[in-house]
Amino acid sequence: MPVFAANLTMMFTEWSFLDRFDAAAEAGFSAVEYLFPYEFAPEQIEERLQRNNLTQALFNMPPGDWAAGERGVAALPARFADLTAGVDRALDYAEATGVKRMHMMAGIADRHDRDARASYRRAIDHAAPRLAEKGIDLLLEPINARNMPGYFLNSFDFAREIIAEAGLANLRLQFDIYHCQVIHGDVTMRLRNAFDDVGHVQIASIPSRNEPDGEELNYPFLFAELDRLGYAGFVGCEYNPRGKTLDGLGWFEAYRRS
Ligand SMILES: O=C(O)C(=O)[C@H](O)CO
Ligand SMILES: [Mg+2]
Repeated sequence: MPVFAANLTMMFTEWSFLDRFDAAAEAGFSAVEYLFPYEFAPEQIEERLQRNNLTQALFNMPPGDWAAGERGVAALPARFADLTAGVDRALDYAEATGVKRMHMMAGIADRHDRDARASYRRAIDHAAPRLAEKGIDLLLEPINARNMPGYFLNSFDFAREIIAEAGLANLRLQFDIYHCQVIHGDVTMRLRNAFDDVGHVQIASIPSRNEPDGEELNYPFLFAELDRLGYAGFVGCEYNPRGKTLDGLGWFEAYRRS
């Protein structure tokens, strides 16, 4: 049975960010993920994880100026200094939280641009060994163009080519089922074919990106498929609740850890 991680960036927004850890644990989650912890001191995050006996499943490295529209810097040749500083900062939070996988966002760039591809590979070659020293996986996530127009890594095939070319044991695929369905469809077969690369899974309904309990995909089938495949990682609940978070957790009843 999958272990679900509440995404505290999108869920439990009725609470302040730090109080979301308590609310998620109270709701029965044993793990959490979020986009960015950097507004808070590492110790503040660590304290909430420990207080609630939560596992930190994932977070993202610093993405550049998110408010200004930046969505990562790894594929931006002029931003390598920001990339390396971001890796160092993320590792400080990794030490405090015990996270074992981090997502490095690529940025808004043309994936066919040679300089962008070279910059992305340079960023991977810089980040992966530093994370490997701490036993941490470096995750690459394809993101669909509807949600993130112009994003560099916008294909699961492209992401897997990059992972294969790099040949780094801790370079893994962040398999967001929502993005896979929007970009490609054929989710079950893509999950099966990519399974050896998968370092993290995320879920949401398609097309509304709400609770995984309706619309296009049969998530109970996909959760059973993850079990059949022997997936031992986390499933990040990266969805926008339709209403109050707690009112939308009916789907979770069958999977809640007692
Ligand atoms: O957009 C997503 O699906 C993600 O998981 C990124 O980490 C944040 O945009
Ligand atoms: Mg995602």
